[in-house]
Amino acid sequence: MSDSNVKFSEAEALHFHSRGRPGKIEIIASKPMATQRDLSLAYSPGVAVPVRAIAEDPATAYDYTAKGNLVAVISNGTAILGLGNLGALASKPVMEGKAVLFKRFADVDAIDLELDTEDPQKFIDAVALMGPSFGGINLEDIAAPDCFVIEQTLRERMNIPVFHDDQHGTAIITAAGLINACLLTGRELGSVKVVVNGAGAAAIACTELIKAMGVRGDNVIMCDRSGVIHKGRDDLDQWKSAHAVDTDRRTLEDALAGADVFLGLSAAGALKPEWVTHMASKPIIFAMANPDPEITPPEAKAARPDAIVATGRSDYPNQVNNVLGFPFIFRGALDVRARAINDEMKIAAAQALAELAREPVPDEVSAAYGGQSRRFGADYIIPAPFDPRLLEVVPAAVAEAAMRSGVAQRPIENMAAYRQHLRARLNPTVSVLSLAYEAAKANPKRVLFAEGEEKNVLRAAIAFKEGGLGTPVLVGRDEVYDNLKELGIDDPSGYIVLNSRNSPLVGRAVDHLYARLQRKGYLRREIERMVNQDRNTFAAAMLELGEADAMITGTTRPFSQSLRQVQRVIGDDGQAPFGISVIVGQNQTVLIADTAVTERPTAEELANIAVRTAAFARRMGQEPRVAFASYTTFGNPAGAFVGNLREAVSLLDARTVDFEYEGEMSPELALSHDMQRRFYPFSRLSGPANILIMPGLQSASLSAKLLRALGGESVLGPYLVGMRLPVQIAPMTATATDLVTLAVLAAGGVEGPRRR
Ligand SMILES: NC(=O)C1=CN([C@@H]2O[C@H](COP(=O)(O)OP(=O)(O)OC[C@H]3O[C@@H](n4cnc5c(N)ncnc54)[C@H](OP(=O)(O)O)[C@@H]3O)[C@@H](O)[C@H]2O)C=CC1
Ligand SMILES: CC(=O)C(=O)O
Ligand SMILES: [Mg+2]
Repeated sequence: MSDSNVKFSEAEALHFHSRGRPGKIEIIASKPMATQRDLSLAYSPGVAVPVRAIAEDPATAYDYTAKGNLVAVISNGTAILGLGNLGALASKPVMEGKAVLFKRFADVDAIDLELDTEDPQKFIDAVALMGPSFGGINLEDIAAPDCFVIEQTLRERMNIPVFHDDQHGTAIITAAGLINACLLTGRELGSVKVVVNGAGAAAIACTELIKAMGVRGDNVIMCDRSGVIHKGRDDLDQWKSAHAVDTDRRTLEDALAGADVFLGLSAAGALKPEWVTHMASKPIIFAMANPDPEITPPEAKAARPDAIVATGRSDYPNQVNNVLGFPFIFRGALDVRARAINDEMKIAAAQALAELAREPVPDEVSAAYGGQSRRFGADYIIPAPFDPRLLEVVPAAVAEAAMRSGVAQRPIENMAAYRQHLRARLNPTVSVLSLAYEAAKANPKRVLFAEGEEKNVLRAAIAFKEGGLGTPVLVGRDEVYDNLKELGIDDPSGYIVLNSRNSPLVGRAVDHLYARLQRKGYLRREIERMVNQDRNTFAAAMLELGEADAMITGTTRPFSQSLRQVQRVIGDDGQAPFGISVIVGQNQTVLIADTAVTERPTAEELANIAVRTAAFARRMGQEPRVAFASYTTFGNPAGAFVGNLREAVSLLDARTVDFEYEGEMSPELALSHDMQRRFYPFSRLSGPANILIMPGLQSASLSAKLLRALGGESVLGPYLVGMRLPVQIAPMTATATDLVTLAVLAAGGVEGPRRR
């Protein structure tokens, strides 16, 4: 699909959007809806009470409804990315995408609305009438010049923030990038010569913001499809003519001679490499058209190795894209109930972003994005969207600016507490998983997919390879190639396939395994048969022989069978292996163990599982709080069979470990710190437990499987801990996405993601 470092086929992009529930968003209830009483409260008659309260005092809508955290992403599809006017319906994938980015990066609930009109007045009326529903309006992909009229009128008519993302979001990020690129090349904003290509929503707003920040008007040449916008043109509307200059240059090529900066907000391929050669030394080239930039970074660098190059895409260095802005800007604006997003807030956001890029990058982000290049410099002028610090830094700067400039209706009294609240807002597990993916890309490994013929496994292997996460090594017969073709891979020879029928490695595998098992009751011919016929044995032997760095299996046979087969070849790390399931909730993550291996663990085993699960939690960015879970709580009801759990707690007492643990207790108590304080003030947990050590495999596995069946992909794992080499055994129900995650985690180390 592109020449960048992230490749995918069109079929994969369609499959991504169509699989499971079509599209990218769903709505979930934030209150229980289980009983008659819940219904009475949520709907008639209970709902009448907040209705009356809001009618009396409209401000209480923020207390009794979702308004305060709800943003509408609204488009008419007249300028979808750089693809042009493709209509309202076609813009829906982008708008859904923006909605999920709001949620993912800043926990803002967002809903997409596509309005089927090119009449600005109808658009304005429709949006204005929807004001009561939302805490803010994010306008998106509406072409100039209508977008200017639409936004301006709506800002005047509505009492909530109205923000045209393509204008101001883009301008904020561009300004941040430009500040830093100038700093790196020793330029002053007051003297840089800028060429802006494009004269639409994004280009006009970027130009206005950089002029407001000190770039001189006569140093900016703007171009549209007809070339340079100069004072002699008579085809200009009021927005373009505001930026017309007195010049005899007529084409983009002329305009670029001697220019310091190129800002591209136009269309794919609009900048020819040969024109870049005439720019000033160390030119700054922001080619921001999406999805394909005006010039690709390799082309720009080939023409000008001294250039600082940025694009709107996530798969090249320096992503100058409004995704760095809108989620965090709205977060700050909503949190102070700002009436508007004004210039002070925009400039504060730009400066916060620019400053953040100049700060040392935390180790885990740096490692995840490939180490050294994540230091302020030509390939890192702007933070990356997955940087977890953005959610603290940008909303705080925006909220403070809103308060300073008098638009905050609910000022924040304790800024330190607000920052803390922002830090906790995103589930750290989700960030760590994202970081684990980035770490895999930075240090790609070879991962054996033992069940190479399976379509699901192949989908995962394709995504793993094409996503730049590593090299899949597929174990299977020749039909693997046919299946790859069926899944849209035109040239399957790019995939490594190991077939135990004809692989030259079989002999070494047999020798190795025979040496290991000959005194454990195995004859050589049995070993030969196992290596030839059992994919797990063959794959594990390949892992053992160093043909790959990690291995994934599990989708074609029960977990215990796969485990036995793999364990026979590679063995454990000296302690009993066990499984951890990760339950990823909206605001918390809970680990459950042992969900995979030991049916009736002894007290000693339970204590060891607790210690190793706590270490795993730390790697996922969680400070461990372990509860030994039971249907009894601190001996009540008496006489129940909970001896092992209680003894495990005593064993940990004797070992002086460095994490909190308590038990035995029921799961609802373990997960509620309030209940712990109220009923069991002696409990040693300082918050809700995030690790539940279950009394046995039955309860552990049942809980995880039940949650998975009810909650879908929000249950990850079980991750296998304690094998001597990195092997992960997926549940038979694993989706391709689950398998990719397991492969990423297996490649990251035996026990999952490491925070470096
Ligand atoms: N990286 C980012 O964060 C963002 C990037 N963008 C990108 O910016 C571009 C414009 O978006 P937007 O402003 O919303 O759209 P608009 O439709 O409002 O504006 C498009 C502008 O691009 C101009 N243009 C198109 N093709 C060329 C060309 N070959 N040479 C010169 N100018 C050209 C048009 O010229 P004319 O006026 O003559 O028709 C018009 O002025 C898109 O590619 C979009 O993806 C937008 C927002 C954010
Ligand atoms: C990123 C974006 O909003 C655009 O390209 O339109
Ligand atoms: Mg856009």
